[in-house]
Amino acid sequence: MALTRLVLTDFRNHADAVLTPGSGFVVLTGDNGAGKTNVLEAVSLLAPGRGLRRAPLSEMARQGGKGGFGVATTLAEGAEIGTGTQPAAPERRIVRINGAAAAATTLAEWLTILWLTPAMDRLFVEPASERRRFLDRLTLALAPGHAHHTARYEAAMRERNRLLAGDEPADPDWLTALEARMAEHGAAIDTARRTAVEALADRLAGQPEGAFARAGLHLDGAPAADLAAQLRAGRTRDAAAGRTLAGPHRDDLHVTHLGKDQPAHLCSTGEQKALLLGIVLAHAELVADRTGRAPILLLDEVAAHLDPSRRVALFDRLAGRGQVWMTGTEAALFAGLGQATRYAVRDGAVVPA
Ligand SMILES: Nc1ncnc2c1ncn2[C@@H]1O[C@H](COP(=O)(O)OP(=O)(O)OP(=O)(O)O)[C@@H](O)[C@H]1O
Repeated sequence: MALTRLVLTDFRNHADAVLTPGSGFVVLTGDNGAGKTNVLEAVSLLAPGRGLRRAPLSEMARQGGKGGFGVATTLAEGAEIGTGTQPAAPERRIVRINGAAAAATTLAEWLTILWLTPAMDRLFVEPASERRRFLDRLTLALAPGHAHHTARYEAAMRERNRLLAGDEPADPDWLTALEARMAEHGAAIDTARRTAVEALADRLAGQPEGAFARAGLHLDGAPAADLAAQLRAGRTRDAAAGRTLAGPHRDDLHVTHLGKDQPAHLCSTGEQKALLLGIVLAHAELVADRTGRAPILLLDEVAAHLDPSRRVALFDRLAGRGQVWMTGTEAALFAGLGQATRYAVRDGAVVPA
């Protein structure tokens, strides 16, 4: 799985950038603020969801541009995928696959994209919602239908919360229908997450101690059995709380450092980064083995934060394992990489280096 061409139009500080990456390493170097992360963010929008910054779409359209933005790509397999917005509807995401309009959730059938950014350094100490999002990306790579189930589940839950918060008593039949929908999609979410966590935990446990810490993984949350009944029984409580207090949207991914037998949130900052990188690398390998297609990896400023021996270990481990996009302020960081497509990014211009 690889992008062979990427065109950014009015995306953040890129007015018109065209990249033609190879199928292996893609390196973007440039000064702070040049637009490197913006390129990775554009690639991340080729997956379901809001991309690696989770920013509002209207923020992504270039200031001084025409109002909308476009990110278009050609896959190695030949498919054409595009996403973006129109000036008249800056918060409405448009997705086109081979020329036809498509739902963003279907992007998962074409591309698996995983990312690691400096903003994720504190994933283990952040609220559970951040880890759930991370878990859902890991799960999506193994179960492309997962995005559909999470989108449906969340839509039904939003509607239920709205009904329960209304001044008028909510229609009980409508609530029952929404709760049945949440139970149906909730069960699919639960199964997909548990299957993904189990497979990844097994893989991590079976790996030798190496340059990156091994994580133990556990899904914290009640199995979604009887969710419809739980929701029905919890209507008064949820109305008082103003939100739904049971269901897979409350799950958490519990991570431990296997070598130290310690919860991840108690580990040092460097250990937490190493754990996260270890999870992402093991996951990418698992996905490649399971699906026969290595995911696209976006590693923002990851190389710069590793000591030289770990950097070499990272490059060795990723070589020949699909398209891996990496950023850094200095080209020298990537000198040991061997074959790569290299770009210099300067004030929104992306030029071959
Ligand atoms: N909608 C927008 N229109 C124009 N420019 C934007 C827009 N959104 C962000 N930018 C600009 O993009 C730049 C940041 O780009 P980016 O985060 O990709 O930098 P970077 O090369 O990754 O830098 P660093 O090395 O500091 O992480 C900033 O200068 C910011 O002002």
